[in-house]
Amino acid sequence: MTHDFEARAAELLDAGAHGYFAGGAGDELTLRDNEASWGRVALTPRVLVDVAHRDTSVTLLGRERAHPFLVAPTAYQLEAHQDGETGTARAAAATGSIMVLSSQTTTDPREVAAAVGTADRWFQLYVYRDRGLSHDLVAAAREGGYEALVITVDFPFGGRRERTERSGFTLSHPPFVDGLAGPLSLAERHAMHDPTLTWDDIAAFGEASGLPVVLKGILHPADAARAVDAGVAGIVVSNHGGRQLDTVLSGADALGPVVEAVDGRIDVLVDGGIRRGWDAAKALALGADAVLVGRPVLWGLACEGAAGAQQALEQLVEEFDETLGLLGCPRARDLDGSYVTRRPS
Ligand SMILES: Cc1cc2nc3c(=O)[nH]c(=O)nc-3n(C[C@H](O)[C@H](O)[C@H](O)COP(=O)(O)O)c2cc1C
Ligand SMILES: CC(C)CC(=O)C(=O)O
Repeated sequence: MTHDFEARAAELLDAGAHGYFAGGAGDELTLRDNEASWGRVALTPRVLVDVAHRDTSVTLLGRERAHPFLVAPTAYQLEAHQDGETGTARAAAATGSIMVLSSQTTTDPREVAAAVGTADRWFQLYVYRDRGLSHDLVAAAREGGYEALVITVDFPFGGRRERTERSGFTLSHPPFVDGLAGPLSLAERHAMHDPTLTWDDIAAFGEASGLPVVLKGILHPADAARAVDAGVAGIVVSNHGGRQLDTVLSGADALGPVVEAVDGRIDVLVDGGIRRGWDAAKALALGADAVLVGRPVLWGLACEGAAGAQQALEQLVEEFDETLGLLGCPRARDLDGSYVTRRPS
């Protein structure tokens, strides 16, 4: 069970690594609200619908996918377990989930790719002050056959992460970029990010990579509309797992207005606090095309390596399938606003 993994990971990991993975920014109000806000959306089932056969598939970036779950990009996975990013990629491949590999991977993107053959994989890009470094990452991703570039746009610099500061977390496995940039402290790592990044820079990375671009970290409907104008293939409605600016809107609460602004013109994904299959059903009912899951996969990885990450993903997919049945909506593609309502407070 994913909640069991979460509790066990807290015991297994040393305090520094656990604080880094679990923590959020500031007083962690947004971190907590990410989970709580899915609870404020109530499901409204229909009955006497034939749900003997259910279809969890969705279409994303023009391709049919078995279900709507992606593995969110999370840094430093070798700090969670020796299986690291390769283990997560194997878990994603075994469950038909798209793995999004972080720019701060502790395993070479090409090595991760080689472990999973033709399985779907996307690459998350941080744009660094040293643009050459980011272009080198893109080149490694291209060599590794990654199919989309997820550019994270909510990280001009690191948020105020007091848990991580207090614990004095240090890395024992050098990230892949260190081979390109040299060894750095966590604070120096945050300072690598380019705070001058603007809309004008996005197209260059799309063109240089030849890959479809997805912008990750959008909360405002006006930015969502701007992303459509910028010609990207999709956006991820995200507050970075509550790790950047505390008290910002949760993904669940930001989603509706963003979906309205995008009006079906590009794909909309959402993350933050998705812990159960029914949370994903709510996201799709509110207009998302797919969801990303961060910490639940990390907890599975920390406890049991690739097998644990796989179990976490399998549980989410199973719960999603059951939700379609109990909701009286056997096809994921048919989920719409009629299946959800705001829970009366
Ligand atoms: C430990 C950790 C590391 C992360 N590293 C990255 C990263 O390297 N790049 C990125 O775009 N997002 C990163 N994120 C944010 C996730 O991709 C995602 O937005 C968030 O974790 C989703 O929320 P959830 O953990 O509640 O599912 C990280 C999140 C966590 C918890
Ligand atoms: C090193 C960080 C930039 C990785 C990250 O995105 C995070 O910790 O949230």
